Amino acid sequence: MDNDILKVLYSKSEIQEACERLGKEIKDFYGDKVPVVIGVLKGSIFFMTDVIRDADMYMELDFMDVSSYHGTTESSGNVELVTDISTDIAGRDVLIMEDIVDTGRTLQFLIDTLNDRGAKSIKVCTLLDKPAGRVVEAKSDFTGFEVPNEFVVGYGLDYDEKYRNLPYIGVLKPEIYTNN
Ligand SMILES: O=P(O)(O)OC[C@H]1O[C@H](OP(=O)(O)OP(=O)(O)O)[C@H](O)[C@@H]1O
Ligand code: HPA
Ligand SMILES: [Mg+2]
Repeated sequence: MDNDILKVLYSKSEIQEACERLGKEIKDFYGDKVPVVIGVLKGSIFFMTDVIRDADMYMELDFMDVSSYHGTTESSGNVELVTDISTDIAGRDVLIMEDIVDTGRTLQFLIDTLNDRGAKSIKVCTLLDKPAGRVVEAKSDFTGFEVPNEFVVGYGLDYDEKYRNLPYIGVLKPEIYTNN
């Protein structure tokens, strides 16, 4: 897999440092509250589990699988809800855990959906924020890194479902996706 990577943006240890910082920020923010932490599948799997282990506080966990890239490097523009959470979030503080905010469409869909269900508050924690990719307004409350406008993979992020298990985040060589 390493051969397919043009450059490494964030190493395993830089990511771990960011996760520790975010875990502490989240604990300081919520205090004695017990939020429902929602991991957005599949990209946020590693990030979510690493951050919450550094947040020494009570929380409940749930997962929502949404999808819009369908194996490509471009958003289809249509966010599909594949698997829903089972928690009733009416009146609850909700924390969304994302791997990346790019066009902002996924986040907009999630926030609209959770607001409609009566969440008391909704905050967002993302490992990566790509402001240059924005098509709709979206903002993160707890952010790991701001990334340049390139397609990145690793640590949960995929191209065509692969590279999620890379331990670092890198930019994929363009020939990998232009040849497909
Ligand atoms: O801001 P956006 O342009 O909406 O992009 C961000 C979303 O896109 C990716 O999900 P994807 O649809 O690829 O599903 P996956 O997490 O299963 O890879 C990523 O994991 C985010 O959830
Ligand atoms: O840069 C990206 N890489 C992988 N998945 C993504 N989903 C939105 N942007 C990206
Ligand atoms: Mg994806």
